[in-house]
Amino acid sequence: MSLVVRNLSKKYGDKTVVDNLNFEMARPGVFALLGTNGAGKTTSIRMMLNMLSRDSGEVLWNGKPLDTSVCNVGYLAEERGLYPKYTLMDQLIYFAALRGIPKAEAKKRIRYWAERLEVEEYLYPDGGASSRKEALSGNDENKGAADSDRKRSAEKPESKKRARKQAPKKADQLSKGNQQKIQFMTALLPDPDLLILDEPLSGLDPVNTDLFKSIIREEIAKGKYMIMSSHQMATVEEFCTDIIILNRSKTVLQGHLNDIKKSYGRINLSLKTETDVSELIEKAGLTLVAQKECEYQLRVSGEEQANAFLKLLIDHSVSVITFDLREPSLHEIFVEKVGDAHED
Ligand SMILES: Nc1ncnc2c1ncn2[C@@H]1O[C@H](COP(=O)(O)OP(=O)(O)OP(=O)(O)O)[C@@H](O)[C@H]1O
Repeated sequence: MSLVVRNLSKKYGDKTVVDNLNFEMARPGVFALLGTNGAGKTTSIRMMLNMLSRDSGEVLWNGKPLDTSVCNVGYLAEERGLYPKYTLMDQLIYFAALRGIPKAEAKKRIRYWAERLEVEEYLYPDGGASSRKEALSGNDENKGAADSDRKRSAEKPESKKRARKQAPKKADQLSKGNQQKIQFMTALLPDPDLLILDEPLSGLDPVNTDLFKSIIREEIAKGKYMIMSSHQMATVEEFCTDIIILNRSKTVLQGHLNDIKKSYGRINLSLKTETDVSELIEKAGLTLVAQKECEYQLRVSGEEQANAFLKLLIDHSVSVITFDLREPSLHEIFVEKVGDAHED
């Protein structure tokens, strides 16, 4: 499988909001679509999915124009897209039907993802007894699952059982984070080959962030193609292999993240010492980026300068606790590339 995005452009009036976007995914993994606020990420994604008209360009999935009614694509939009007044279960079944998933199969998948995303209490206010009966009735294999479900339910503390009975069932009764989970479910339900995640972790608490990350890791392990747009550089760095950075509609950096990092070299030095070494840092001509007591973040020109500095520290009998030389982080690369540009 492969994804090709070629010459994608969009204008609103006189303003170009996406200027000739080009990238390719020739193998599974995570491609990061990054950029400043208003750079054109969401517009690009929506054009790729034909949710928005293009002024020019094409998007090919396996050599053919990407058609979401034929290709198996999952999309987690940045904005909330649930209908506030309908029950969550009805919406999930509806979204699944739009992707051609029959109701019985949809119910099984919903049950799986509800447990995985820990939102059962919102989808099964009665504890899920009726739905489980429907989804698991019939064969012996499922009887085992039903038995273990019953056992799990019996093991749940009373407080949790009570909470389930009072739980809301419509989107507008859910917190933002839980709505995000339901929307993630709609993206995952079709078991997509291509998964597009626009700010997947925004608004999630640390526990749910880890939950989402573990699911993203599982989807990567299954060999999915994934496009992730996010402002959380550390998270992107955990998952992505290739990146593109947009600024004011234009591509300012593109390539394999490891190659990009290598091209910068190991220029960041984290140093922790027992005593103040400010004078030695000055003597060695290093750039002090930040300091907290005897912990220093330094910028060096390369390994040669770092080694000379280490020798200087040793010659002055400085007790070194940490001396860590590394390539710049994605965050630093991003900031360097786009500076402090802001949306017009
Ligand atoms: N319907 C519209 N009419 C006019 N301009 C629009 C419209 N939709 C988006 N824009 C403009 O297009 C530009 C790109 O918006 P887009 O939402 O794609 O940015 P983004 O990179 O996703 O930003 P963010 O990181 O803040 O979500 C912005 O300047 C925005 O104001």
